[in-house]
Amino acid sequence: MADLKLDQIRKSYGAVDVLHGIDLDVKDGEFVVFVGPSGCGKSTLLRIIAGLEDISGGDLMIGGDVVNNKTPKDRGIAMVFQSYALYPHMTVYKNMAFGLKLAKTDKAALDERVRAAASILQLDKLLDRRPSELSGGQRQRVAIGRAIVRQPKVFLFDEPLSNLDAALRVQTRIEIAKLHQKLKSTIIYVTHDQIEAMTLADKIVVMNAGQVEQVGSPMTLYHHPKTRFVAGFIGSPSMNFTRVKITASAGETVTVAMPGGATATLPFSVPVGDVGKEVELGIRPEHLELDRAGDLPVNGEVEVVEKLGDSTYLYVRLENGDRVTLRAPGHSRVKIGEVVSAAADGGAAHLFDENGKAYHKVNCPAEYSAEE
Ligand SMILES: Nc1ncnc2c1ncn2[C@@H]1O[C@H](COP(=O)(O)OP(=O)(O)OP(=O)(O)O)[C@@H](O)[C@H]1O
Repeated sequence: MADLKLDQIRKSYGAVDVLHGIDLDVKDGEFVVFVGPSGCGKSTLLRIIAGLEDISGGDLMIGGDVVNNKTPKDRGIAMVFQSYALYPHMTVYKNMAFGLKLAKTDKAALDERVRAAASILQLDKLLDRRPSELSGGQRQRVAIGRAIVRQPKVFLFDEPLSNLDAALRVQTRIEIAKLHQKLKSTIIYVTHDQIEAMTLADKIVVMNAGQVEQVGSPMTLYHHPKTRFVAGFIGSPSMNFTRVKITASAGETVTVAMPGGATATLPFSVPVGDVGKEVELGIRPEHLELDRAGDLPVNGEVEVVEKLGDSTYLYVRLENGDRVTLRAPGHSRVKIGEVVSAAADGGAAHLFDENGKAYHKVNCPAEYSAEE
């Protein structure tokens, strides 16, 4: 079994605390992706799991055994780095076989494993080349192949695609997804890329300043962020936020005063004690639709237009100076300087208290929910 359990994992460098007690369960065969802003501790946590960094506190268990003091090679883990870390003077075959040779693996078994991995990764015809004779994507496949031949219990990937150009990223991302389907191995993957996280993960771990902010399926994080931080981090372009004042709470609805003075009644359960408080309202760009009425109307002047082909992003300055992003259809003809109006359903909104914690949305409509 290759399940992992992290129990109150802490890491300090001298007096600097970097990880503040991480709890996490990873099931056998699960694809888990770590995301979070630069410096939040993603790579440190991955390196701790790999055994490349000492643990300052807490326990790390793999397959039920505490492995805190085990060396990297005794943990049954293989790591694939952003930099590939291939030996330049060795052929693809030798690069892939190197770890097995060191482990004194029988020659026939070694050959079989290298050729099987090469076949999975379509490297069969490149086995005699050196890394300098390969493209970036091919080099990354060799790095993955080197991990596969070791038949690890767990694969760790540290931003494996970030050195590739856009087209190769997509192609290699799809290969990694297929690899996971085929090998059914446990994978832990660090990335900055929203699309990689959303498309590859069974479970995303959002980290913030050395702590876990929320763990959930991509759709759960997207539709039901527990905090303002997660709401702002997941989704691209980011969710729009504006400050509103709670003016009334009636069990399953809350009334808020919008920046321009208009009021909106929204399906949230808010404690009566919070009436009078200033809180934050969030709405995703794709939920603001041009030229229609709705619970949450906005009007403003278009400052920037970004045409992506399938959709167009409009960056709009509202009368009160707030800025919102809207997603319009790809064929939209809206121009810079034009005044536009748009609206969203109240059911699409998110509401966060003064500590950034999400209020509970009542009877969340299916189109804004992660329920299948
Ligand atoms: N060897 C070290 N000594 C001191 N501080 C360190 C060391 N390694 C990392 N840190 C600090 O630990 C924090 C977490 O770093 P880490 O590399 O894990 O972040 P990250 O989330 O992977 O960031 P990025 O997305 O930029 O790669 C950072 O503040 C970093 O400066």
